[in-house]
Amino acid sequence: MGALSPLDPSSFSRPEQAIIRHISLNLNVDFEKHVLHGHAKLDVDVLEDINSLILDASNLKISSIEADDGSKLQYKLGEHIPNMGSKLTILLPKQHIAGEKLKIKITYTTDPQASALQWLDPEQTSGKKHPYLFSQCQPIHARSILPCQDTPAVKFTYDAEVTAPEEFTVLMSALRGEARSNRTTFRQPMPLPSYLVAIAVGVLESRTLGPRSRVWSEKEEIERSAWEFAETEKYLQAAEKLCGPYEWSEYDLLVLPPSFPYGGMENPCLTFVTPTLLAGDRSQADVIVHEIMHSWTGNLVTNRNFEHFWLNEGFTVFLERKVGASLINDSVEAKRSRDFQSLLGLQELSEAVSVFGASSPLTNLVVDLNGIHPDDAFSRVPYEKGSLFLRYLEDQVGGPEVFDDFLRAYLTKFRKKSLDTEQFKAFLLEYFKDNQAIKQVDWDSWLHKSGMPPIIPDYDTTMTKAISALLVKIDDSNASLSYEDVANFTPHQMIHMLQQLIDRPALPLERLAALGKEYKVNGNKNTEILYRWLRLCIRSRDDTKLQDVFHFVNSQGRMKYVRPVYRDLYAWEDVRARAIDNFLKNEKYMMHVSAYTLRKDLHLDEKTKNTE
Ligand SMILES: CC/C=C\C/C=C\C[C@@H](O)/C=C/C=C/C=C\[C@@H](O)CCCC(=O)O
Ligand SMILES: [Zn+2]
Repeated sequence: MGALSPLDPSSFSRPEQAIIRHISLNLNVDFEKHVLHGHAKLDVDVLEDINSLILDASNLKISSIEADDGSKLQYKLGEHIPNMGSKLTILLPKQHIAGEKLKIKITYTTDPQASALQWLDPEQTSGKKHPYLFSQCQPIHARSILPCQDTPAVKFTYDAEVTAPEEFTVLMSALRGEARSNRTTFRQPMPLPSYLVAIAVGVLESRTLGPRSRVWSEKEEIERSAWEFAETEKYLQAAEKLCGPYEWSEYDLLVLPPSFPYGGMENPCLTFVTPTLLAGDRSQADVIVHEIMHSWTGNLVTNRNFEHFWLNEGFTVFLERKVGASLINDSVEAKRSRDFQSLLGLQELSEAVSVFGASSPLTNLVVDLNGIHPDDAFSRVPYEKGSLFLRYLEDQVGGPEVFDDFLRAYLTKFRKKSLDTEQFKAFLLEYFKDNQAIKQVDWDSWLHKSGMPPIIPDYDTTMTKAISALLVKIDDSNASLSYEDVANFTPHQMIHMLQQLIDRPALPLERLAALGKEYKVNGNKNTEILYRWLRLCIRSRDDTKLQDVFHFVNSQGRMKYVRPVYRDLYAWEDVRARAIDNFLKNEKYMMHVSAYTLRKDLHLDEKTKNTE
């Protein structure tokens, strides 16, 4: 398949030879053909003497490649490796030496099946009248919408000019310039990795949330969205208090149609979120805080490749919980709440480890992605094991008073850069060189051993005590359940309780029905609660709830919910065939990454396609 980058097992490009510094995009959005068509002009710094420039591309139809003077350049597009794309080698007419600058213009069209793009028919939108387009480039799908060095080791600035039919709004992960008739311009003056290039095109409305924020959505969701995310500026200010100034100027939110596969995606200047966050109680604000924290960890300081994904996600979860706690005035309550969220995370980590198996190398903090697509390695492990490791380090060196300063020093040192775990370790050891406790850290176990972390912090369990007591009551078949039992629970305590039940032996059907009714979880509007309730129903083999289960997986595409539900259905032999059938019928409405991962969860191969 041609040599891969020595810096990144998921890229063909060779940024150590020549590196992209800026990209100018000029694209037309064609809703008829489901393609983007136009050109990308690349500004490249030559770092070593080269005769060719190697890029990543996936199913791009290239019509021409030109040098700065307009002369045509020869190129070779390697064979298409499924899920990896092709190596694009641009042959330079003469040798270019280190220090030179190159300008290259590539004219191309994307494939209608581009893995980064989802083209929605009007019926898949809330308004039902207009089509919609959105992208998801993380981890390595940017190559399906632009030829680039598709590795987070490379950061570039970009500008764009996008044309789309007149009634549509075009948004990108950048500062929006003028929008005149059918043409919108953008500029992103901060360097970012390719996986943070993003585009969305739909008939949208917006509401102001704060001095630097707006929320965008279709008109059907706009009022609910404006209410749900009204506290965005408060979160931004709390984040800045911990991490320093927000450097991306604007922080907007875009509420996508239900098929968006993630809770949120930290596209700079414009976080993409799932509409499942619209719980009507602001209880999923932690997702917004999480995405805001990526403005520092992930977007400003970036993992060098996805083997070090924990540097993005572990740090972000760690900061999310610190900032979440800082929003609580009472310091004792704040600590309790932070530890409670961490305990919830520990449950999720434990489930992720058991899905892969405790000896799976994919449960290591640092993974080996040679021959493995990052989408196949994705789980809660880098999020929760990573955050837990940082919490352990924080406790070890003397607590937040000491560690918060380290965090700011780390963000300053690696600002606008990409790094790997060894660089993080070296920086931390140098920073704490006079701190004896740091010498006790068993780096090898934390970073390179599989399974649960070697040490679990001594979390405050005050907020879980009531839950543990309630679980004893639920187990006692003589005790009757009533809403009083949970009336004082926060949504997160409810979630924690349901998650504990998922991890225990299935409830008898009668007990399950009483719990669903009395605790008002059956049909709950909060998807975090509903998701766990439906899993409990599957665990108890309650076939009267199957219609609700299928409705849930068909009405939204957040993989955090859909994948475990399908895995549970697969494990229920009597409904396995029905689950597969339901998936095949709905696959065409899913984004590439959802269909790709669900096929694996359901043990389907490419041949099993619904041809209806
Ligand atoms: C060790 C893992 C190695 C590689 C994984 C790298 C990328 C994984 C890829 O599948 C992309 C992930 C994108 C995630 C975007 C947002 C998430 O943080 C959302 C979390 C889940 C949710 O809340 O719905
Ligand atoms: Zn994240």
